[in-house]
Amino acid sequence: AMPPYKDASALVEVRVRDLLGRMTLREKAAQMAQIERTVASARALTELGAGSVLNGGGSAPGDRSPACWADMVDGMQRLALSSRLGVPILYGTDAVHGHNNVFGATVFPHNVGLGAARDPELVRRIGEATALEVRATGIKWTFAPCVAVCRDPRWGRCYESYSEDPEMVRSLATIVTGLQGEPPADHPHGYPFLGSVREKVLACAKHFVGDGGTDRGINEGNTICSYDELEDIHMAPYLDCMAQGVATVMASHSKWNGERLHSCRCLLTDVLKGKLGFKGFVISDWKGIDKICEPRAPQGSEYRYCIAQSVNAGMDMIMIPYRFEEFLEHLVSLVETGEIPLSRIDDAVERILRVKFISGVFEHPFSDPSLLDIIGCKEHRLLAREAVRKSMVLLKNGKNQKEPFLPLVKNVKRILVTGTHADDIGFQCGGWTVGWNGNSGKITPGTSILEAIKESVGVQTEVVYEACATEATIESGEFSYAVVVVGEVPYSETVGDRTDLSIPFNGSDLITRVASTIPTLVIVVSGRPLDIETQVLEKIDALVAAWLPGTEGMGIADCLFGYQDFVGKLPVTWHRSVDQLPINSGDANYDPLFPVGYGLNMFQS
Ligand SMILES: OC[C@@H]1[C@@H](O)[C@H](O)[C@@H](O)c2nc(-c3ccccc3)cn21
Repeated sequence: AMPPYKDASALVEVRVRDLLGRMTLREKAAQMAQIERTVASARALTELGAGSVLNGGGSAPGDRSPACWADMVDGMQRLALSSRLGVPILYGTDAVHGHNNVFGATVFPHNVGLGAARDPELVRRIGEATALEVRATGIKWTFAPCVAVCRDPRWGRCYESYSEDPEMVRSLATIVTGLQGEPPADHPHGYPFLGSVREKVLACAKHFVGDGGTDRGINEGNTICSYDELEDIHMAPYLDCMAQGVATVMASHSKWNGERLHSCRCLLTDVLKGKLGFKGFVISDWKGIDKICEPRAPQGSEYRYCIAQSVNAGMDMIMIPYRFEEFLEHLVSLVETGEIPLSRIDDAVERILRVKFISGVFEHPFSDPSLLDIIGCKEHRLLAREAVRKSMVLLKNGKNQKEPFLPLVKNVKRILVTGTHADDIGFQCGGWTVGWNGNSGKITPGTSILEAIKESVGVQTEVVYEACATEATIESGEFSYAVVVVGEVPYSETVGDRTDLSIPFNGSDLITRVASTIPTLVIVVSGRPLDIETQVLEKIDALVAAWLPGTEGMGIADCLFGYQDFVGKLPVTWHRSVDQLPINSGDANYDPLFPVGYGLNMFQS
């Protein structure tokens, strides 16, 4: 007869119990390992039975095409299914603003822009679309949403946070329902959920906990605050994710009052699993356990100690990602010596198997080719365009109260478009797009801001474009107005940590040169507020924060030319000067350039 764990009609907990009972210690330990795709060999997947595979930031198969991804994942799955007990892998990827690693996928605005849009239903729909594009490549798990509450824009991951306001972040946790599906009303709190196997993916709330609150915004730094502040500001969104049945949680590289989250039993076990009742599994971040021995010993040394500390603290799966066999030997040995109780291993593997069974991966281990052309489809691009439009924040509209500058007049004779970010898809997508840190140029199909402007103005209008307008051009006259598009180059994580938030490439100089002669709209393409000097702000006629809009640049033109009004409001404080940082709504003497919640519509100025 069929063993219960292979019986799709059996209760999940029965299948978990049955399979766990059949596994050797080594097989259990292997399920707790997540390895990188480049080391996912037959030995790792079939002989040793690693539980999970991921692709790191920019790691991708072949030409990054959807079919290439699906073939890769299916190939790994076949290897896993040939293992002794035939336990399929869970493949995970960072689809954090669409299926951003895949060439041709729809790239949605990064989270800070969605925080500006403040539309929970829109974010749920984005989750739905993202889930479909991820499933089309045979992948069933995304390391999203990042529910960080970014309290300091110097942090390189500010753009991955919806807002500095925990209530705003909580309201946008609806993406979990979009990604995983809506759990039934009687769904047990904290228990992982997945709706349709065909169209939904497992989500991962990250990075638990306090990743956005580190001192001076230093990535992987130290969050210094009371337990109550940690709970009220940084932990609150996890309750909303769990109420929606989030299947996994990723631990943060950061520390709380000096204690590393990756080895913090109090927060990972007593709080998350105990007090909050989380029943899915906790995964480490990339080489997250390798840092546990720091600063006493160099990262990556004392691996046995690192494994013992993290697993005993409550880590269920380790994103190793390359030292799999070493990890396996140490973990098995640690249990044999009693340094890690077998009950801890059984708890971890039980959680992992529970998520695998509810994900349907036992019944549907392979990709679904019929979904392939949903990647980058028109409907998803229209959804992304709506999200771009709603994320635009109008910060200045006209030099005096009576004459709004926007909407831009379409049928004018001649306009100037200039700036480093006017015609660069890579720049407008930001980090975590095709490459880990993102790139510049035509990295994937999309519409740049310049292309969107050209498509929106009248046929008679001459659009003059120069990445950096020369004096000759500026003085050549007859421009009805200029659009200057400046901002940040793409970055992710520590690469994006800044103490200087001035506009790169001498953006302020370009703005001043153009605005001294021509009526000027400035668009800032950035993952966070940048310094706008008072004299620059006074010189320009209008200012729009576009954040990191992704591939659908038409959404920006929709607002500029008045097809749709501006609805975006600042999700983060726009500081006057970096000397004020951190500055958050609710602070005493809160005196920003623009406060959280600020945003004009076209009829205001
Ligand atoms: O991609 C997997 C995870 C992702 O989910 C986390 O949010 C993020 O902290 C992260 N950094 C790296 C990573 C960092 C440096 C080099 C290589 C990889 C990998 N990852």
